[in-house]
Amino acid sequence: MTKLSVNINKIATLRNARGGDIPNVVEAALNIEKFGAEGITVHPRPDERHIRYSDCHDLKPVLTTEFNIEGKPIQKFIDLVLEVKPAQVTLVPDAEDAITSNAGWDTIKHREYLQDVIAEFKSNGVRTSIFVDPVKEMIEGAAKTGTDRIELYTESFAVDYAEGRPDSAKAYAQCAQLAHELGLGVNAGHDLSLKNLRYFKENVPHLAEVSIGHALISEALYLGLEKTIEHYLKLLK
Ligand SMILES: CC(=O)[C@@H](O)[C@H](O)COP(=O)(O)O
Ligand SMILES: NCC(=O)COP(=O)(O)O
Repeated sequence: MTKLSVNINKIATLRNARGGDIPNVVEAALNIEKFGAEGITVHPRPDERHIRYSDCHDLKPVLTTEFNIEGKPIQKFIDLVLEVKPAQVTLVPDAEDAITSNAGWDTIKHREYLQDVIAEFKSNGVRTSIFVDPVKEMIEGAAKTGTDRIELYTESFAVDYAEGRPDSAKAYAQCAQLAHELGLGVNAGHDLSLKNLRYFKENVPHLAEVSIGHALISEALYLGLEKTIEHYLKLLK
């Protein structure tokens, strides 16, 4: 079964817009869990444009589903994850000024660096996942880092699907199968939506978890958060 982890970055974007605490990020996360989500994902970026480091400390003690913290493993981020100890950390190679995540790790070039960081998280009981493009050599490189899982970076699938070219899902399916054979768990995320998720789920095997935020929160503006999450859960069954 593929778990739905809702990324609540954009709840924090709205909260920060007025400098206050509405919508409250913790309240939103607890409602999202009540509506059936099987995880909460946050991505505290170095500039804290949306999720703040303090949000991670506030969320951890009250969440009852899996907490996944995503980010580039700069020292401040590593320290945060070791303090909070979420169920999972997802390492993303983002530039500090990136408008959003826009690439997976070069797991060959950065193997030793990733090995060290992953070993530190695993020795502290945090499951690790690394953000990768659907390229077989990167999957093979990921297996050599010691990571528990990979997260397939799905933006290129989402773009292709929207342009009537769903065939790019084949590369994801091949990479998911290879990862599974190499003993890696398979997560996926970025730009997944109600429009493209069914096709992705039906054509890509071994999906343990999808993390979805931007589209889900946007769709909830029209459908409501509970109904939107209900739709996603049905697509993943
Ligand atoms: C790694 C990933 O795909 C998500 O964390 C995505 O980057 C969301 O980040 P933003 O909400 O800042 O766009
Ligand atoms: N890891 C992907 C994620 O958490 C959410 O990405 P998006 O749905 O906001 O593009």
